[in-house]
Amino acid sequence: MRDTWEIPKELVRVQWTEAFTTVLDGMRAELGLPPHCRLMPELHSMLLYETGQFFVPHQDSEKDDAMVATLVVSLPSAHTGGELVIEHQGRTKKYRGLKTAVSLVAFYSDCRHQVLPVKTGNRVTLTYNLLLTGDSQAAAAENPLVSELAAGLLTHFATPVVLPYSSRRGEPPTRLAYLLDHEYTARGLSWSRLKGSDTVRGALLRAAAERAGCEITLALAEIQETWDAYDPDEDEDAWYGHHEDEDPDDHEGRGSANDRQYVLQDLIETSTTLAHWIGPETGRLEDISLDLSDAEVASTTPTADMTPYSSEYEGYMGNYGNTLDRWYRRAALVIWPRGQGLRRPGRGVSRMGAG
Ligand SMILES: O=C(O)CCC(=O)C(=O)O
Ligand SMILES: [Fe+2]
Repeated sequence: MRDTWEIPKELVRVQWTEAFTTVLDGMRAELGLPPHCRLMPELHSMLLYETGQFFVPHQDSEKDDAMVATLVVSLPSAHTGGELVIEHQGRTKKYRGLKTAVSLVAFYSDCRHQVLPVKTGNRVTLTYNLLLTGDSQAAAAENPLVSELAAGLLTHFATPVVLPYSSRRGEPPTRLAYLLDHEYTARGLSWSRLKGSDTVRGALLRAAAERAGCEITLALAEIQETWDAYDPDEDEDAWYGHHEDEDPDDHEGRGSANDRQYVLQDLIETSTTLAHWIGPETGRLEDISLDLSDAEVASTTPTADMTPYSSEYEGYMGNYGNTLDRWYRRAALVIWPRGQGLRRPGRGVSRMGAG
């Protein structure tokens, strides 16, 4: 997992100047959090990396309900290597500490990050949990976008669904799940803890749902995408099933696809199931199992641009072509007309889990 020395925080005294408040407010703005919120730093640990030491890729768990981000403060120390590498939505960025000055890096806790092995010298960091305080809903209500969004919701719930391979029109959708961009744990799911761009979008849609006479809640969705795909490293013959012994870990042309780059062609199928939500009646986290149709799902960032938590490639099996299955978990805002209930019998598929 990691190879570092940790100095227990009880033994660490840190005295910041006034400038730290300004820096934190700048970080709040750059992380896309609204102006009337504040980031509160809470010292987590002091780490010393000697030559050769490192921290493998991981996400920081949200130990505190209000924790949204992590702050890494690198103390001045001559060293090479030991870069802090942070991933977000498929992009990575490297940060290097400085020899004679303090440097600060803040990132959302759901971003995977690692520290590469220190090549020479020592690297010393202080890590902080950044807790979010304040309310972001108040400002949204006055935004002119709210009436536009409310009109969009009314149109959505009044427009019959176009059925595939049929000239018949279906009934209008009874719900809308808008997928968010950041990762949330079931525990971290709360209006006051939406992150970055999700904060503003959540606040606007919440105000719009209210205006359109709709209910809205937060949920976690399981998404499976099946792609028509091929492996560019496999030669033509292998596509026809003659590759059994090429890769001992990959017996039947099937296996975890996490580390490999396949070429995606067409999206064959998507299935979206809500697995957890904040119960509209109880206000508490509940397990559910509610399948959504494509017409009931919307997002700004396509799911294919996110990082799947699992994937599996199935090579050519004789009957059908090569497919790549990818599984994702995304948070969603779920909206439905008030009084209509989300699980009316005969409308879409619905199965209740516990609760
Ligand atoms: O030392 C660093 O830069 C990062 C440490 C870290 O990721 C952690 O403590 O979770
Ligand atoms: Fe970390």
